[in-house]
Amino acid sequence: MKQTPDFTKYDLILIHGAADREMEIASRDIQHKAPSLLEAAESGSVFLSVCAGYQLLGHYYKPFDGPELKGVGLFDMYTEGGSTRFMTHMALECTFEETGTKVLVGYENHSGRTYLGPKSQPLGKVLAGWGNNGKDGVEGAMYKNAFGTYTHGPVLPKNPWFTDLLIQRALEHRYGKVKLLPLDDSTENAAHDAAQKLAMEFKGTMSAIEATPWKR
Ligand SMILES: NC(=O)CC[C@H](N)C(=O)O
Repeated sequence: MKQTPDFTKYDLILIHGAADREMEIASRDIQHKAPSLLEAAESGSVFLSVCAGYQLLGHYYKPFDGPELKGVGLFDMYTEGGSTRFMTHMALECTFEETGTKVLVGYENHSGRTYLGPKSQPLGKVLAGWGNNGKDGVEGAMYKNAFGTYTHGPVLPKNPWFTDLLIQRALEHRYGKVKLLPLDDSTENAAHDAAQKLAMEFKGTMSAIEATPWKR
């Protein structure tokens, strides 16, 4: 707490999700880490931030009925909690130079509605699910090699193409251009395809339950 490593020395930084109570503590602590996190993002370190971690990399997260929690401002975006939770299987269409157009799958579970500003690009286009806010048809955010997303469920093993992209970019951050040798991804790809099928089956029948009330 109240300390920071030098994040520019890291090639791959993972920031996970959490409930609002933990986010309040993390929001205070992350202010000490913000300058180094911003420097690392500028230098091309790879970030994967999921759900609460994604929200805290924006300008702020305001829980439904709760106080505004300051973020890092790495992504040009803000998040405001709604009275319902978005919980469903999700599929996105993403395009990267290295991979071409691919489908990212996962499970979303959030009450926050995220709105991107002009300096953030979305991670993908929603094929099924709610995405950033249930309205604008996009999901996640990107800035340089920093990625934010609501897809947990879990995002890395179910999307081997995306995991490889993060590993490749992290290695390139340290060593320059690299090419990964192919591994047998058949089990992971079967999990991916099963998740994509579920997302498509749930499309249009998504449920949103009530948000948990704010309490300290
Ligand atoms: N699963 C999460 O990390 C979600 C937490 C988040 N604050 C929300 O929108 O509900």
